[in-house]
Amino acid sequence: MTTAQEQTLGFQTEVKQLLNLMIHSLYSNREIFLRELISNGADACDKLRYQALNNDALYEGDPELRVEIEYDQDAKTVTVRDNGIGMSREDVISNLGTIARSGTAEFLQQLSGEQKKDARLIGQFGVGFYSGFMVADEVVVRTRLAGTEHNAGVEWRSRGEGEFTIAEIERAEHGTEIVLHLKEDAVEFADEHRLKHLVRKYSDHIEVPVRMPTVQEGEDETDTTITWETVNEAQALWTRPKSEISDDEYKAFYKHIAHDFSDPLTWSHNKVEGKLEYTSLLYVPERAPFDLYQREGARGLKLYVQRVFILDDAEQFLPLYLRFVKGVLDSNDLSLNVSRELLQQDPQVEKMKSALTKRSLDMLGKLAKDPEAYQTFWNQFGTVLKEGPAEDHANREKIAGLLRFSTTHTDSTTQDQSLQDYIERMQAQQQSIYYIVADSFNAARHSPHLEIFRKKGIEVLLLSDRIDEWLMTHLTEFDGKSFVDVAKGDLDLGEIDSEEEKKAQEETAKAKESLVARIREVLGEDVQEVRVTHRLTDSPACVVLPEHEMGYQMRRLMEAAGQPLPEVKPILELNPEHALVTRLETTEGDSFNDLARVLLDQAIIAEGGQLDDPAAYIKRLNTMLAG
Ligand SMILES: Nc1ncnc2c1ncn2[C@@H]1O[C@H](COP(=O)(O)OP(=O)(O)OP(=O)(O)O)[C@@H](O)[C@H]1O
Repeated sequence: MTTAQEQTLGFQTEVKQLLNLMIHSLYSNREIFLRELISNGADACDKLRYQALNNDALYEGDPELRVEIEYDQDAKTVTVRDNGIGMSREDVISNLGTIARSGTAEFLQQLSGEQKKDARLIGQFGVGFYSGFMVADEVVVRTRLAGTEHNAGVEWRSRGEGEFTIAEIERAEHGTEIVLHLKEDAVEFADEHRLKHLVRKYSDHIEVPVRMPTVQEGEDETDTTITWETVNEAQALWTRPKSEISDDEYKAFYKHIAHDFSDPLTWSHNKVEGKLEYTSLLYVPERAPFDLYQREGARGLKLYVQRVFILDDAEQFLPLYLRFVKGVLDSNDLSLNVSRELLQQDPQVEKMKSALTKRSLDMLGKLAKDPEAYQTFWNQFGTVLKEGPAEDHANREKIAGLLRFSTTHTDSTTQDQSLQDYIERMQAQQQSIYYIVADSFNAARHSPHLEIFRKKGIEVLLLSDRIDEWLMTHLTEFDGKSFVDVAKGDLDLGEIDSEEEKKAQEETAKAKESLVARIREVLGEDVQEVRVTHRLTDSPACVVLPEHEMGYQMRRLMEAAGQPLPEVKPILELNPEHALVTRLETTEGDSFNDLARVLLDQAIIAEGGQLDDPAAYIKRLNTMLAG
């Protein structure tokens, strides 16, 4: 029914792009439209139940929440209906015409041809409702917000081609009805067996009953009775005993709550009794959402109190560094009137948070026993977990055990070595865990600082993620071993160096005293100190920072973020065995000056640093090459 109030509006650009992708790319997956529409209907029922806690009238005398599915082979339609919360005109326009997640447009634009065909990538947008257009060439939505007048109904229609019309209608029932006018090649869905099969496949675990009608013919044709049969199991999955839930059910439930098209990597289902009583079902996704690093990206658990849905994305129950964990928390201790604001003040919440944090870390610990699955997790979420030691001191050691690194043992960019692995390979006299931080994997791997370590066969962690230096400032120890940055401070290999080696080093240092003093004079204010070192075997020189100084990587990050920092002068260390250093000893005047400066500049470049005056460096180098 249309009225004078009918209005035609355009979809937001993102919606157009997404519709286009879905219709053309997700063809083989298109049966999931039913799952998505049932999922939305069930969510709408959950929302009504919550609001009706304080206002029974919202049920409008129909408190039996449900989703209904009907089909009509002649009209080629499938209808999904719920008696949930419904939508106002404004809700319809914003929910069924836009996608609110920020960054969506940019993300969609960046997708490559192959990625565009990947249902799992596209699925992360909560494309839910729009998936109807995979099977329908016209979708009609009729809805009314529970508790409003009958004339506050809204009809939304679209052919999925850039615009939709919206009109006011009379609607006696609250809730939402979605009619899909099937495409010619999708009429197969207007079929009882097909629909029932799909409901059981995808929506068994949803607490709200999903019903379908059975029509019984009476004596004459007009005398038919309709009985409604509940097709799904209709019991909230997490309330059932673990032993009775199959992996497929856990996976299907994950897709419902996480709006994800991929299976989860792992899950943990627990019922806790005692002082606190709650059930949690936590999942680790297989793939990171595109907005994992955006502040406003969705995170948190779906919160229920005594099986009543309270809110989505309750972020109070897990720390930020576990923001990739999805799931459900059903508490018996919180009040049904709890709100986001009240959660922040409730002391019970803090206790649950700490318990759920442990559970999540244990779940990851278990996952780590399957190295391949854990690698998938690490590649997606490792850099998020690296925020852990700074955020959660109490669990630092546990988190550290879950970290994975590139190291000189494998020399591979794949971060797959644990600290435990490292410790098992440590040399007999080795006391510390050595690491280097650089801007890129190659800069770390080829750093001159590693030369002595490679020579002596001592393993070094190769760190090059942006967060790594920040991580290492919060990670001082693991399993009683301290962490040592090989590019900072005086290199002391402790007991690994023999007495003779130490003596020889001291003697060399003495022998080079005058050379060191000459260089120091030439370089002046540009360095903090000059000294000979035994950490180099191939390179002539390297720069190091004082032990407690902020590292180069963090400096560059902070400077890029516009944070002014006091200048720090490097310490120049020379390899006394190197031919260029030996040559310095017999060089005078300008040549000495040039060579000393070139060595300093090269050391800075090898560190990934920027030269203050690169042209001067090149000029000097060319003079030397020409000479
Ligand atoms: N049957 C329904 N009843 C009431 N509201 C609905 C219904 N279907 C959709 N909506 C509203 O439209 C919004 C958009 O739905 P859509 O399926 O596109 O995404 P979504 O399922 O909400 O995704 P996400 O859950 O990731 O936010 C929903 O969040 C909800 O507010």
